[in-house]
Amino acid sequence: MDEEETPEIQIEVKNLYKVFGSKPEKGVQMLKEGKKKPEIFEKTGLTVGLDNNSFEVYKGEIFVLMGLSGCGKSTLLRCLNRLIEPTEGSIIINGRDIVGMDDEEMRKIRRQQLGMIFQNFALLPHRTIIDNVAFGLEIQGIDIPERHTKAAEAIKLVGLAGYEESMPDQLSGGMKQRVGLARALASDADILLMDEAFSALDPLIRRDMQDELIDLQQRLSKTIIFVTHDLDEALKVGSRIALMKDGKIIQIGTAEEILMNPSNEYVERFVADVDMTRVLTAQDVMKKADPIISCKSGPRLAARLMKEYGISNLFVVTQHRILKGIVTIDDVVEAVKNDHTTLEGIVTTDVPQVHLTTPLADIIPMIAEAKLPLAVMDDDNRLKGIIVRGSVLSALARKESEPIVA
Ligand SMILES: Nc1ncnc2c1ncn2[C@@H]1O[C@H](COP(=O)(O)OP(=O)(O)OP(=O)(O)O)[C@@H](O)[C@H]1O
Repeated sequence: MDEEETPEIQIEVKNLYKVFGSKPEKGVQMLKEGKKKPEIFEKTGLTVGLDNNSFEVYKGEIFVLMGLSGCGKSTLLRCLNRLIEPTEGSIIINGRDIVGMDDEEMRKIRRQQLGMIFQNFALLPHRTIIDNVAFGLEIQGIDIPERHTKAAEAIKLVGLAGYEESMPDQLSGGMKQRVGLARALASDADILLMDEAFSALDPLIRRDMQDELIDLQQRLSKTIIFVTHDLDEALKVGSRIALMKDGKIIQIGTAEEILMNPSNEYVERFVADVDMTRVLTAQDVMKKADPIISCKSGPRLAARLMKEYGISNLFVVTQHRILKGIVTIDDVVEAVKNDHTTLEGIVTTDVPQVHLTTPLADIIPMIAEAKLPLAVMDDDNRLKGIIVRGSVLSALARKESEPIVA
């Protein structure tokens, strides 16, 4: 796999608590003493919203908060822009703790850094689309020409060019949600908070919007915190997913990490019905292509490597790991017998290939038919790993796949 870059932290949440009701500090105290949400409610009438959560959100990722109804997703999201006041803890955004900031300063941060997109669109019914999109900019005191230019750009980005002068009630649900998205994009905020933003949409439109969001995020590099109770949606859009229960994040990881290594039985049950073949990709199931051989080497070295490693096929590459093809043991033995000095003439170039991101669902039929291992390629056509039948089976058995260092 490529070298991991250290991600830049955009939001850091430390020991965040939220308890609803009067004298909430009492609830926090009880949580610290190890009492649980139902017991605290029973004894005090206080409702635990968030129970000691600490996590980081990286710049440019889609960080999903997921869990069943009432687990605290919306509370956590709303604490991030202090639409809900945390009871205790800190929330550091772009290096500054927003807990304790005065109202004036907080409003400024909300306007400039935090865009919010709601499920119910929250559009102003008597304003045109462009004025809806420009609304946040208007509040910031930006003049009409500039805000209309920015709003028109955002409208174009979400695919609604031509609808600038329409009214909200002339638009379908999916289009309204695009307006909500455009509004958040127009504000230049580098963080978008999305609360069940697609949950009210028809399934097909919802899928389109998910694709659009992933695409926009890749183009604009916004940091997005996305709340959903839908596991498929979380797995699809999330760079990382935080799974919550009773006000607490119980696991954070990529879709693959959560599916392959659920941290406890609750997570395991939560993800039990997921179709792994749609989530795992070639890079999750491949193994290191080792050994490989340079196209400049001869059949004797090939024969020795194949014997040493007990393999009957060997991948042949250039010095930059560009795939040339594969040689089989029979051809190599024949070439040695005939005193050939190069592999020329015995390299089979017709090797089945997949990309690092090819889903397992597409790989399984290929592996069933293929006589040779599959070559896993990156964008530059370099060999990154290989897939044999066994690696697919062990991944599906949810065993840890081998570490990959191609
Ligand atoms: N204003 C409030 N007053 C009292 N309790 C609240 C308030 N808001 C939320 N809660 C409680 O906090 C807990 C977390 O609620 P929250 O709305 O954050 O959950 P959620 O995971 O977003 O659920 P849903 O998907 O149903 O919106 C729940 O027990 C809820 O009843």
